[in-house]
Amino acid sequence: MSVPVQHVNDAHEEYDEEQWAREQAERNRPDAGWGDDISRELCAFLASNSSTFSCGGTIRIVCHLILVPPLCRFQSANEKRRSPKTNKDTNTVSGSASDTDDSIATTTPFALRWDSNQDRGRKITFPVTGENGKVDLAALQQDCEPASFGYQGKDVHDETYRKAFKMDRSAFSSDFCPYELGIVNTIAQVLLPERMEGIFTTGVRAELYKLNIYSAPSGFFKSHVDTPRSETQFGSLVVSLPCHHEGGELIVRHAGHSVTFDWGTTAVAAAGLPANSIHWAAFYSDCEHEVKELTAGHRVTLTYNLYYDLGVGDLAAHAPALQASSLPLYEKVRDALAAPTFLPQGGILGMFCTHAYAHNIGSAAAALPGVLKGADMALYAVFRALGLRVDVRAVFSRDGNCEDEDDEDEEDPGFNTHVGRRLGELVVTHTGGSDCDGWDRIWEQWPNDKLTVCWLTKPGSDDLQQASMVHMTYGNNAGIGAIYTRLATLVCVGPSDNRGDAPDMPKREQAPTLTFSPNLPAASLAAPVALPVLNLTLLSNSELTLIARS
Ligand SMILES: O=C(O)CCC(=O)C(=O)O
Ligand SMILES: [Fe+2]
Repeated sequence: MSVPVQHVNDAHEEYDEEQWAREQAERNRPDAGWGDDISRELCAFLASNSSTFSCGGTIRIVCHLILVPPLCRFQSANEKRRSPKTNKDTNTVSGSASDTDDSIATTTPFALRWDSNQDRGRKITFPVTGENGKVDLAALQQDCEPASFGYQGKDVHDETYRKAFKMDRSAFSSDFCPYELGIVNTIAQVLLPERMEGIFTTGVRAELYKLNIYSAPSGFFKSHVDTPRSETQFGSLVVSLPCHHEGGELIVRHAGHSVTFDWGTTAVAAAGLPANSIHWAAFYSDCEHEVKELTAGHRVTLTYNLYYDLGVGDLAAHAPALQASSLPLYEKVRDALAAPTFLPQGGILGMFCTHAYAHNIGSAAAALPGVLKGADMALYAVFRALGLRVDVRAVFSRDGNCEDEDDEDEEDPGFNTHVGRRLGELVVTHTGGSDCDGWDRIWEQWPNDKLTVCWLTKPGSDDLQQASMVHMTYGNNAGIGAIYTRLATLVCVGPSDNRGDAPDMPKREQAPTLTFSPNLPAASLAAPVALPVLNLTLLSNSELTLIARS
């Protein structure tokens, strides 16, 4: 198994977690594996939430690349996984990586081209080898400028703080791509905060920042924290290009812990990693880090700013890259809306979602409509692109195959659908009714509007339903019933002479996270769970937002 060349130093004395770990150890029997220093240290480290402030990896360079489909790569990497070895002399964790070890990502040599001060343009190939390589590297360094650093909002050049050369991204280009090599996806999986500014984050954007060269003797960068370029930046990525050097360790610190990435030729060999490889490290923006002094050669790096982004599954509502008019559905809907015979008086169009979404679970519902998939996403995007008001709602349709408990409604005989005002909640009510009585009272407990919806699709399989309200039933025996709803896309369409002048659909409200009805003690929330007739799987998910009403 390939493990980044790194040393982990823990300095956790000042943390409460240490105290907690000690107490845990005392409480547990020594024969249960507790009470020893290593368990205690591990325990404190995990409790400090610092186990993933940085990550890194290695990419081997081979002359001829055999392309392996990603799934096969995953399988073979797992099959061939070996136990890491600990090198007692260097205190590093390493894996052995022979040329056939496909648990290490692989790429072919790559080029970097730049605007030269001497010629019109020059090129260097990585790995840098031989005399020609040395000449190219010297030329690259000559075309770089002394590197500055940000201090109190200004760019400062001070060789007692940073001694390096840099080239701005506009002056060079390369066929090295951190996306292609899986680096960006790996960072997304390991480092990406689940939420920033209350928004769910599912993707990472790596923006190339600079090329840096640290050279022996005495190239270094003292301890610092990178300046975030925007509110969405969450970290930095450093990629070390294959070029002989010694020293220049990158040390990243966070909350009393530190990780050292040593990409020098000797350290890489000692760790059993292939020579002439690409190494990378990524870390959070609030991590202090430094580059130790170079003792030999040149350390050439590319630095990237890491931003959180919307990834696959979160694009529907904000997909500037998707042109809705490219979807086959677009023209069909546009033509329908242009036809005077289509909904001449206007109305609310409804289409049941065809994929399952946990629309009664707070956190999952909060991601809607952003996480709509397939046809559901296409519909949403097309109607929005055509300028209509669109929303996704939990619905109980009397035209669908939902149980038809309700008879005529005297006040609103045309209505065919209960449209929930909120998503992400499960109402639990003590209100009940019998087969033919009390349904109005029950429905009042679930905030909804009775609307007339022109359904364009059928409800689909029962699996797409979810309980939105649990209520009492009365009859010969008291029991518990549930109202199941489906998620649907609803679109407000104006009359044929002015499609924009759409009928009102009450706006969706924010679901409260937890509501207790004033006369319902908190403990009674547990009551429905205890009742034998209730489908327990329905309530056992702790994420469900229970809205208790009496
Ligand atoms: O080259 C490195 O390892 C880190 C460089 C760095 O910290 C920076 O450019 O801000
Ligand atoms: Fe930095």
